[in-house]
Amino acid sequence: MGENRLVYMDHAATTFIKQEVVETMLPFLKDHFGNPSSLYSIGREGKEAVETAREKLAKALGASPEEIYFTSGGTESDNWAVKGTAFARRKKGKHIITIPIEHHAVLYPCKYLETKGFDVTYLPVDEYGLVDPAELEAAIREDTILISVMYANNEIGTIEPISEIGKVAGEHGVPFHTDAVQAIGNFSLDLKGKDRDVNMLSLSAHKFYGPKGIGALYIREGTEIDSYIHGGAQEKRKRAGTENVAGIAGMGKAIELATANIEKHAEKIRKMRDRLRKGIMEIPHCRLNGHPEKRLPGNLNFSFEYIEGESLLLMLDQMGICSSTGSACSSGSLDPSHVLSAIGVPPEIAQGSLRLTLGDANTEEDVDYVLEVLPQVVEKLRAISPFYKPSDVCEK
Ligand SMILES: Cc1ncc(COP(=O)(O)O)c(C=O)c1O
Ligand code: FES
Repeated sequence: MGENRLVYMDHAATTFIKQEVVETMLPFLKDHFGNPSSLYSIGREGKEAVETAREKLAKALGASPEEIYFTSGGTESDNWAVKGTAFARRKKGKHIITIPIEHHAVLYPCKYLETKGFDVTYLPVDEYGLVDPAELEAAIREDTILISVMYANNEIGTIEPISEIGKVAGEHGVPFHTDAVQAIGNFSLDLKGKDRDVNMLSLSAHKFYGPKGIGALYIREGTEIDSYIHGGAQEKRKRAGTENVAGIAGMGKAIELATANIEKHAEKIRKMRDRLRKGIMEIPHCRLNGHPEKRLPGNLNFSFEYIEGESLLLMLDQMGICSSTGSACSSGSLDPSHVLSAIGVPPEIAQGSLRLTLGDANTEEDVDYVLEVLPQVVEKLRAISPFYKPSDVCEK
């Protein structure tokens, strides 16, 4: 069992690139290599590809093409939204509200801004990772210049009440940024409709079957924000640098595919995920982290008591299962996940966490395989744990 099999259950870390996306990108890596700012035809072809992709993104988000700015990915988009807004609005105030379970691409810019005289409230979330919009409203001050709350969490999958948060922000005239990196392809967004209170939104192509190193920031018209990268006149002088034409073209195709059949796609993933969840919950001393229902369709995050997550991960890898203990970017760190700490998971239990994120690479056979392998691996690791007594009571 095992050796030749590959079960990829880490779609929250990154996704494979769809064939249609690769095909859309290839001409711009080969023949159409011109600089989109050049006036001759191979440059114009690049420019056209960039603008076509911008239109596709706008259509998928319910935005106008002029409100889409290409970046190098989710991290840059988050940095730009947070720092760009803070610096543009510093005369109006110095207070920012965010939550402690944000991705580090939001949290660390906030920490940096604290060193520059800004004041940041890290609004506590509940045991599932949810923000209470009433508490958020109570935290708004006269000098609040930005609210940044993610659409859905990358580790525990919890979906935040974005409409309510946006409404509160809008009523108080505070710009609202949301990191929607994990949400695209799982939810329909409508920035002119139900999501009209969002002022800025980050996305990243490699989470929806597009290439890595390309993303976008949606900036609602009229939002006060400083330019982020200074140099050439690209992206209306707001984000300088020769465009990543192939990446942009690929992202355009990827978002078109990701939003074509959103409901059907999410339902298929959710069904597989729920069967996996049910089977895993039968393992003793296992608890689900994150909200039981308000979670991303592909996300599962468990803590297995008496086990060390890294060992679990390595043993699963030997069996051909790709998973993670938390976020991919923090996997080199031995600190317990900041997300699990913030929702009150004790450090010794957080150590035994496993994130499985399902997506288009998975089949029902993959679920069967994980359900066959995981209980055995957990049992093996517990058998060598000095702390484990099989008679212990199971905590669900
Ligand atoms: C919620 C969230 N925000 C931001 C990022 C960073 O995106 P990128 O890898 O494109 O820089 C990620 C990627 O893991 C993410 O999950
Ligand atoms: S890849 Fe998800 S946290 Fe970085």
